[in-house]
Amino acid sequence: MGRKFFVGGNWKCNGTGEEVKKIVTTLNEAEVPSEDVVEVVVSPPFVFLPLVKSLLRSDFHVAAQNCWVRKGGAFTGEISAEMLVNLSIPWVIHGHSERRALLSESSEFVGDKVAYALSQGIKVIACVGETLEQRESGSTVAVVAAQTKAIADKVSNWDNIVLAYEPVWAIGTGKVASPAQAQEVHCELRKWLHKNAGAEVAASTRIIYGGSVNGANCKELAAQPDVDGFLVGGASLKPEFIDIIKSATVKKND
Ligand SMILES: O=C(CO)COP(=O)(O)O
Repeated sequence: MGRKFFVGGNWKCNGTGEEVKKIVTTLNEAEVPSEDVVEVVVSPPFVFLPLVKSLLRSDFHVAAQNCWVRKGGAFTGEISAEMLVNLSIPWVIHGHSERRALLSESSEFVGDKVAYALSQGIKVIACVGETLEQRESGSTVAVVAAQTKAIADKVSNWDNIVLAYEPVWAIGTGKVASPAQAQEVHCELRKWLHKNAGAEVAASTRIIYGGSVNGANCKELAAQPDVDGFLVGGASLKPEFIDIIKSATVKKND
């Protein structure tokens, strides 16, 4: 089965060239578990992708934060999957709640984007997650299942997808999901995959958690059986990202 621990750093719309170089230097100098134990992927803004790719240690990888839903062309302001391939960018993030909420990306659109990126050979970190209102009304599982279904409807092979559970109320708020809350939703997502995509997909797909993960709370979250890693926002810009990468060893020891 072997779900390798996955730690993604989503830098969002942050950083100057100088700041980016500083973060990369910190990452390059860090002593972390080997690539056999943890897969590390950082996602700078588009304009810094070539710079980060050229400077970053070879055991860490880069992701774009978005790409266009179909082949490139007359789509002002967009970046195509073909361009990412051209730059040898192996990963892309799709379905982030900030894009769903602020740019009105529907679940169907996200499904199409995931499918197109995969068709071009790009691996996808696909995000799902409920709002506070949805959680309080008891519809968390229904919401994340519907978002996952919109992806599953367009995709038959899950080998190159990492599913990120990111409750909207935990993103950038400092309000982290408790380990039990994260485990519960991850377990439900795995059950959903089992029922709808098969036992093998459920057993092998990594389901990572995102939302106010930091150096202090990562170990307890990582210890949950269905938490296969993290997608980190704010803390991925700071040296504590190294501690989060190291939390992969929690899995190694059990
Ligand atoms: O949105 C996130 C990662 O994609 C999480 O952001 P924070 O870690 O800043 O809460």
